[in-house]
Amino acid sequence: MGLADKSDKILRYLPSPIKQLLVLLSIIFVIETFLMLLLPQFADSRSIFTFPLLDAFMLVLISAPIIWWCIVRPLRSVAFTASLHADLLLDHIADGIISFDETGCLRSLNPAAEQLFGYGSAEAVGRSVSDILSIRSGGKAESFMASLASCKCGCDRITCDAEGIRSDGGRFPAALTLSRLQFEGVWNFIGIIRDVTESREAEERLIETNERLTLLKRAIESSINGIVITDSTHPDNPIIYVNPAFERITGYDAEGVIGKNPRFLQGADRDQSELKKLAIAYRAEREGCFVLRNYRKDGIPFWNELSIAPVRDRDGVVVSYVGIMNDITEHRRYEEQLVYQATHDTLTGLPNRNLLQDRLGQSLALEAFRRRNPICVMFLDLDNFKKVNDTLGHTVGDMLLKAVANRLKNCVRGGDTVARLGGDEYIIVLPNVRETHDVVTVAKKMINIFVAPFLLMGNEIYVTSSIGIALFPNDGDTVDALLKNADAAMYHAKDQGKNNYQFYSSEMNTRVFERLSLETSLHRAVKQREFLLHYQPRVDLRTGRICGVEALVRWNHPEMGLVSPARFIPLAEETGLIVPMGEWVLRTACAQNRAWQEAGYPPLRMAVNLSARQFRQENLLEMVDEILQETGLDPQWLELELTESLVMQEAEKSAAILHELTNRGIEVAIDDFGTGYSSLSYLKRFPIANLKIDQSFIRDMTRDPDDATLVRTIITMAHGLGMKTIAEGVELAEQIDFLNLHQCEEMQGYYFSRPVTSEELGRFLAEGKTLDISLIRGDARERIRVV
Ligand SMILES: Nc1nc2c(ncn2[C@@H]2O[C@H](COP(=O)(O)O[C@H]3[C@@H](O)[C@H](n4cnc5c(=O)[nH]c(N)nc54)O[C@@H]3COP(=O)(O)O)[C@@H](O)[C@H]2O)c(=O)[nH]1
Repeated sequence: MGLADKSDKILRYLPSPIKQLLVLLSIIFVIETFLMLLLPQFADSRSIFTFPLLDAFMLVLISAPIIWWCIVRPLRSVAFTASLHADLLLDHIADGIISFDETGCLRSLNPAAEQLFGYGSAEAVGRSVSDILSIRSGGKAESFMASLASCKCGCDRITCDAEGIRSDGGRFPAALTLSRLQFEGVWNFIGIIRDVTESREAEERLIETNERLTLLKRAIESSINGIVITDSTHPDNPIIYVNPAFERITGYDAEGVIGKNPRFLQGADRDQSELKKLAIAYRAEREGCFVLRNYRKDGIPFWNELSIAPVRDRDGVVVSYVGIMNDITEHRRYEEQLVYQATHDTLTGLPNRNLLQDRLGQSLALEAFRRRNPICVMFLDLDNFKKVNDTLGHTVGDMLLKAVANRLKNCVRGGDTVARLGGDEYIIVLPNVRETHDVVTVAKKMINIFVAPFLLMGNEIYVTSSIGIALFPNDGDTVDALLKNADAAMYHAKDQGKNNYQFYSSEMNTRVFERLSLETSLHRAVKQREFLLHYQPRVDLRTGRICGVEALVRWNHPEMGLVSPARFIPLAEETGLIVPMGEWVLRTACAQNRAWQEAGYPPLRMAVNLSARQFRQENLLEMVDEILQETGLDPQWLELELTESLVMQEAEKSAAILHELTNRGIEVAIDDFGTGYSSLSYLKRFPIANLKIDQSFIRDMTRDPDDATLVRTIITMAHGLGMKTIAEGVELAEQIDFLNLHQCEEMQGYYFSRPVTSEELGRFLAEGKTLDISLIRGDARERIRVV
């Protein structure tokens, strides 16, 4: 390295005022030396400077303070002031400023840069600029020095995204402006760094907000709810936005509705209570939800569940309203349907028990407690409806119930209620009754609507009804009490022979109570086997000999004594107790028959009644088989009696069961023939051995030509179908004559014997008790001819 180079290097590191002074003094020294060497030649005199170099040096030394004071200092002061300003600028500038050389070695940092990077100047100077900055290009960090290289070969200033690295390792986004300048032959760089964390965040927030807005817009546009926004700063609150769902729900295009007040959706239908509520909420600048009747563009009404919410500006002033619409027409329809179904009988469309209780409760509250007006509750039950159902099937049964409902509706007034409780039970509520006489008029009308037959599916059906009447306040002051007492009165009407009406009286409840206690006792009776069997002989009219017996159950009640089956069989049937009871009857009857046979009496056929529930029980055949096996009775000595209504119901199924029974050798008889509904075509197909002619025809056949014709016809028809006939309830000799004349095969009745105990019947058999037919034939035949 040469001397020049060395001094150049030294100079480079000297402070600039000293550098300036030294440069100045060097110039003066050179000029003085030169003048001292030239001066003697011009003045032609010996130079007073014997040692020009030393003198020059001395002069420089002497003049140095003067030069310092007079030239450098003022100059320096000017430079200092400029530098001070520059320093102040650097110190107070908010952006960080750094300088570094081309090797990337940091030379200086202003206070803002110190703060940004967390380094003091002393700490940072000498470090590599890469320690505090990295340049980002295309979102990726790049080597700082590589970027610098591109800056060096490119323009003098570049601006780029950078990442600041703090002394604690934390990083921050920065905007970097790099300027290069050559200083004393060396490239130097000045970097201005701005922490853009906040602006970057704001930018991100803005992006996010925009994205969110786009999302919200998309959500609003794809919402299935109609959305409508109005401008409430405008006096008429016009629509400023509607979404596509609004267009779909209302049928109006957005362009057509913008600028209009949403009230056009109401059409002329302005008298809605919810609209008033909406207006109140709007005036009070409150949120609210309302269900409005609105109209589509095509005029079709729809239920609009509208929620409105005011939107306020920063000052709290309502500037718009957002309305969210939901077309709940379907929902409402479904709801109404549900309510209808919960309050109406599906078959007849009449109010059901729920609605009846509600209406009656309201009538009691309004009419009765306010004005003490009487209220009439009628309990109407069809007589023998079960027979229609059993014989003609449920379809006809249902049609009958509907037809009855229509006739009942037609004979009451607007404010009255006709309800169906279920089955064949109807309730009629007359809330405005002035006199009992009015009730009688209505009750008679109700009875009379059954006079004309019901024509259903080609059938002419005659039914009657029994009506029980309870009046508020005398017969009860609650819904339950009135219904209960009307029910009791209806049972009384049934007891009175049906097809009539009865007013409630307190004794009726005693009967209802009796029925309830009978039911309780019956449960006990089944458990404790309080039953016994009586047997009524059946006589062969051709021989007069006992050819069979009918087992008839009796209830030996501990307090009431023998209870008639007519009282408890229907109850047992209703409660299902008939099943265990019937099984006991069958087992006991078969065992008894077998016992008589074993006792050596001539074999008899044992007839046992089967009720509907027993006949329909799943395991009927298994039960019969088991009993026959258990008792050892040959099936040919068992006859099962079924009513015609019972077998006609579900005829195909009945036929299958009947065939199963007859295949086993068991005989089947139709009991009470003539009282139910029989289809002759079925009768022909059923394997029926015997027809038991109902005692009501037998009773009057010798007096009433119609009954006589009927009995004759039944016998002829039965014979035509290959069946035998058995006359029930024969009490008179003339009846036997008639039966004999028409070749009825068997008779059963008090004329020969009442139902008797097993012991007594055993005695009959032992004695060989017979009907003396020879005695009654002659004269009676003549009398019968008259009939
Ligand atoms: N499912 C079952 N039903 C049964 C059973 N035992 C009886 N019953 C049914 O109860 C009804 C009433 O029976 P009951 O009071 O025993 O009456 C029977 C006879 O006593 C009566 N009868 C017989 N002869 C005469 C007569 O000359 N006059 C007259 N007034 N009554 C008479 O008739 C009844 C027999 O009827 P039926 O069975 O139709 O032949 C009755 O419906 C019984 O069927 C049982 O165990 N299970």
